[in-house]
Amino acid sequence: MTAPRSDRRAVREQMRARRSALPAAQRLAAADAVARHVRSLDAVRDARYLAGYWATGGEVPLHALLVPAPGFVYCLPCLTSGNALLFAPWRAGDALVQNRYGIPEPDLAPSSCLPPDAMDVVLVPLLAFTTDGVRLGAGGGYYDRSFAFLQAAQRAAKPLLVGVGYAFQQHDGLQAEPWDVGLDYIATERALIRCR
Ligand SMILES: Nc1nc2c(c(=O)[nH]1)N(C=O)[C@@H](CNc1ccc(C(=O)N[C@@H](CCC(=O)O)C(=O)O)cc1)CN2
Ligand SMILES: Nc1ncnc2c1ncn2[C@@H]1O[C@H](COP(=O)(O)OP(=O)(O)OP(=O)(O)O)[C@@H](O)[C@H]1O
Repeated sequence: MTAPRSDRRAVREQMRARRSALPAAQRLAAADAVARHVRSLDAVRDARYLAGYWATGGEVPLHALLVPAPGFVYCLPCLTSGNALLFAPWRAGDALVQNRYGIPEPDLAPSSCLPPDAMDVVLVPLLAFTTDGVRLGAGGGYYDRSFAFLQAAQRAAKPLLVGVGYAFQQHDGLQAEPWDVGLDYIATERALIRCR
């Protein structure tokens, strides 16, 4: 069964509401489990640059990945004028500014940020997913635009895209749009799912 396109909006709203309503204890437990799953990936053990996100609106927090100090450079997404993403190295205590959605991002000039293809692993926030790697995001198309180069016939060797969310965000009816960039893995509090 496939959901019509108009359902994307309804699914976003429903998932947003459900995620915001989660008790803090459940979010923190999910954060620990997700960190364990993410750390178990060889690509994460070998990563030099790993992109996360600043969790908002009930997203799975990623702080547990930073303690103890990881072997990779942790980066956060920054919106560009072209509606794509650059990635800025960030450590606890570094300055942040709010982007147009009120999400904190590092206070760095674009010239100090790294392009998407410099990342080895990207932890991708999502609102809904299918186990074969279709992702419904916040609706701006930022991740799809930034990682469109992975759509080429011969998929680039990196970065590895790992969607992060709660198990309840699985929505099997989700239909891939032509521009959707597929996820390699999905980490939830319950499982590490290999998508392909
Ligand atoms: N923590 C976090 N950081 C992130 C993302 C994310 O999903 N989570 N992004 C992932 O791309 C990018 C920001 N993209 C965003 C895109 C849209 C909206 C948003 O709230 N849009 C509309 C509602 C859209 C709709 O429902 O149709 C709004 O302004 O209300 C927020 C962030 C980069 N940083
Ligand atoms: N590679 C691309 N080039 C140009 N426009 C794109 C590209 N990818 C996506 N878009 C545009 O972005 C819009 C939003 O796409 P979509 O609904 O899939 O966002 P999303 O993946 O949920 O959002 P986000 O990545 O911000 O979380 C679409 O209308 C689409 O036209």
